[in-house]
Amino acid sequence: MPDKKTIRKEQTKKLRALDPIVKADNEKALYAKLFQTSSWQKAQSVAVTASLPFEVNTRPIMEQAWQEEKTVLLDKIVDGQMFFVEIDANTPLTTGDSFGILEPESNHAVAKDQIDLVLVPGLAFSDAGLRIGFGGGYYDRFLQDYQGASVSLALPEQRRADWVPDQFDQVVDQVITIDEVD
Ligand SMILES: Nc1nc2c(c(=O)[nH]1)N(C=O)[C@@H](CNc1ccc(C(=O)N[C@@H](CCC(=O)O)C(=O)O)cc1)CN2
Ligand SMILES: Nc1ncnc2c1ncn2[C@@H]1O[C@H](COP(=O)(O)OP(=O)(O)OP(=O)(O)O)[C@@H](O)[C@H]1O
Repeated sequence: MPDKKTIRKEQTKKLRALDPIVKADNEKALYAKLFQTSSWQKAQSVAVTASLPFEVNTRPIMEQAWQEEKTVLLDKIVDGQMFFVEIDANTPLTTGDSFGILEPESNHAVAKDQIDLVLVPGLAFSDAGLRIGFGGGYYDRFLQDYQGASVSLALPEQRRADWVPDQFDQVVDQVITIDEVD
């Protein structure tokens, strides 16, 4: 089986090569499914990442959350620690040190127990909720003592399970996928 590093490379390449129209179509289907879940509907606060161009675009998710008067929280990494900061549509975002991911300037961390739903990013997801991210281990550490709901959105190209999980790998509660016809 390929190691995680190989999978990261393969997945990044695959995702970068997606046809933007097909990707946008698939994203729309994933959003629709997400907004129908009870985790979404029950959540008063939703924690997200600012997506990179090859990831599932998270902006429409933020917009929908604001429309439903949910609190949107965005991740930030300081000194190797990830935390979440409340943002609104006008909060200025700047690129941190990591891959040019946008982050809020504020370091005002929201307590973990105030987060109802976290949308967990990743490059690959198994149906069982195992994931491969960028390799920082941020979400493995975050999810370890997190009590709220966790959901990942997986494009068809992100679905695979051909790796050996590490002992510290955490699973997400739910991986949302698109119904595909073979
Ligand atoms: N959009 C998005 N935001 C996210 C994540 C994600 O997957 N997607 N993350 C999911 O966990 C966290 C960031 N994950 C990271 C994982 C590793 C490195 C990292 O190793 N950076 C190195 C090398 C950078 C490079 O090669 O360019 C460094 O900073 O030195 C950075 C961020 C939080 N924010
Ligand atoms: N609970 C933990 N405590 C300490 N270190 C951890 C823990 N979980 C993961 N790590 C460290 O994080 C590193 C990266 O883990 P992994 O390769 O699973 O990252 P990832 O899930 O792809 O990344 P991310 O969660 O940032 O998206 C591992 O090498 C491991 O040392």
